[in-house]
Amino acid sequence: MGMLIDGNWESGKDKLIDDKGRLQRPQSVFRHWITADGSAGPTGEGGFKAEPGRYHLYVARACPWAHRTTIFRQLKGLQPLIGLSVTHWLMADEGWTFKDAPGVIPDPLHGADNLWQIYVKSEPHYTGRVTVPVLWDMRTQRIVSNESADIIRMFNSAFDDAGAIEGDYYPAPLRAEIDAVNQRVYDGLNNGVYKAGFADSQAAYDEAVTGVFDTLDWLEERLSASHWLCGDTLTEADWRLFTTLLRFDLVYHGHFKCNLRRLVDYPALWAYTRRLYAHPAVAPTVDFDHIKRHYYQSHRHINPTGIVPKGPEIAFG
Ligand SMILES: N[C@@H](CCC(=O)N[C@@H](CS)C(=O)NCC(=O)O)C(=O)O
Repeated sequence: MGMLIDGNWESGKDKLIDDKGRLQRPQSVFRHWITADGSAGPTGEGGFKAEPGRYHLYVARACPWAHRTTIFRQLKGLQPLIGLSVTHWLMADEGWTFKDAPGVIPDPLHGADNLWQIYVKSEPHYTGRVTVPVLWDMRTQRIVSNESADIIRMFNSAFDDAGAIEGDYYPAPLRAEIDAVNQRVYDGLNNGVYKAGFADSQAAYDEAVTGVFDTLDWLEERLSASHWLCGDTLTEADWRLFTTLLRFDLVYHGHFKCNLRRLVDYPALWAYTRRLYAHPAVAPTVDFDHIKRHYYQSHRHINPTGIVPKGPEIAFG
């Protein structure tokens, strides 16, 4: 791993673990919003109007946070409006790169070799982590946002009069419920698996893994009684959960030691994951090879040999 310090890439820097061995995920830094008319969004500055061909999205197929954004790009039919680049699966000393490999889509705008170069183009003295996803504005030559939770909200509605297809995954009457579910799923599961996997002490791991399975148990109960997380309406909350569930048995169960139970051991959750997987927006966004290689080869402090396990065999389809 590494990070940018005053615009310079420094490999080996890792400030994510606190003195109790717990992962502390930093807040995203770029928090502007694309809006239909260019007015300011909930955070950041205005001036980012929804216009076809103006924005570009950088993702890693492995990353569950970035995966939300590519699903929303598909759901809303934004592929012709917003360009896409895909990094190499390996995140090592140089951070995310665009090294040539199957599934990689290079950077057409700057010909960047590394994702950090895009951060520096936006912010020459940037200090902080270089994460995916990144939403880039070609007009102002700046990063609009590197926060997936915000990017999916923009994609959900900002382009509705600029060529997006129909669909509202954050409908007003359900917002309070969606927000509450999101919070619990984020703390216990989306981020919980990372807290378990990156824990540097037994106590930190124990706490995190307990939270992971408490959350899965709670979700199993909820989904035994309802089709989607918020009743009969498929919402943002489902998609935010899905990208973690998809990776659960493949990497979190083994690599992150979340192994009390497997996802396939939860009948309602497993059926729900397969229902979401069957949605036509999903297939173009999934690369199992990138997912497995990324986790097992990038986190050498957890898996020093970098060996990628053959299994498990999972029938999503
Ligand atoms: N809050 C961010 C988190 C994104 C994130 O942590 N992405 C990971 C990949 S899964 C990353 O790029 N990590 C690189 C690093 O921390 O140096 C979001 O949801 O957009």
